[in-house]
Amino acid sequence: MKIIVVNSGSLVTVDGVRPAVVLHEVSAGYARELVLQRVTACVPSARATVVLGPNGSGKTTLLNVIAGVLAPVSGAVDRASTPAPAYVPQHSAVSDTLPMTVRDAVAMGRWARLGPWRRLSTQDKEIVDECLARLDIDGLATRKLGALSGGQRQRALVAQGLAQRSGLLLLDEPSTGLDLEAQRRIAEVLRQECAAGRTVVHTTHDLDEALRADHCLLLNAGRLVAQGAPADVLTEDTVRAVWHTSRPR
Ligand SMILES: Nc1ncnc2c1ncn2[C@@H]1O[C@H](COP(=O)(O)OP(=O)(O)OP(=O)(O)O)[C@@H](O)[C@H]1O
Repeated sequence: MKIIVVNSGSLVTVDGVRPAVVLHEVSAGYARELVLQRVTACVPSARATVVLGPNGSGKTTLLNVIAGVLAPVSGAVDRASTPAPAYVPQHSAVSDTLPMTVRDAVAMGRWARLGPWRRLSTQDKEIVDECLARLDIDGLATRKLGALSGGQRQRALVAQGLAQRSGLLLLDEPSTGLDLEAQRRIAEVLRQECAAGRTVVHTTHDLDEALRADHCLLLNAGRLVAQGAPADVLTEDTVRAVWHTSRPR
């Protein structure tokens, strides 16, 4: 996907895909560290965008900015008319001492619309059941979240994100640490979300996973190195320049 900048400074895609999110010259970080530096990028609507880069390059920080949980120091984020995003953090970012069951955790995804502690309608409960089944964790529904393995907990968090039915689904390394079947299932679920018209943005360290996305944002040391179709972005030369190693065959 090629990208052009129009006069107003906003971005549009030349193949006609409307952007769901546009970042314009965004700089952002934390108290002691400016991480993202003047990032201008576009997230196409109803497509899967992968955010890639070495450890510490700013992938989670970029997701935080897109999610609206971290305000830029400068620059602008345009989320168009996209409603509140669903944000699935890395499973290691969630306490394993939470006393709730897997079903409760997934049901919390419905609170984004209902407000916390509201009674779930029959339709809400059906959505929760459907999300448990899509991640193949219906058999774990009554287990405590804290008693799950890392991979099982990761699937519960993805199910919670799906339950929000947001038009913008953000996932931080959703496939890291998962077995092959769970990785395949999550990839399929993300494809289904895009087919249903939802925009997906996820981070990864896996080049093969990145190559299956529709659009790629490549970060290095807080700067956007390249964006576009993954096969165009992740060339042998770019991989060597960013990771100082050759692309796996
Ligand atoms: N809450 C925080 N407070 C202060 N600094 C932070 C915080 N979160 C991240 N950082 C710093 O910001 C930089 C970028 O971190 P970030 O988590 O965005 O990178 P990443 O590309 O997602 O890394 P990884 O691949 O290791 O998950 C790092 O130097 C990190 O130490």
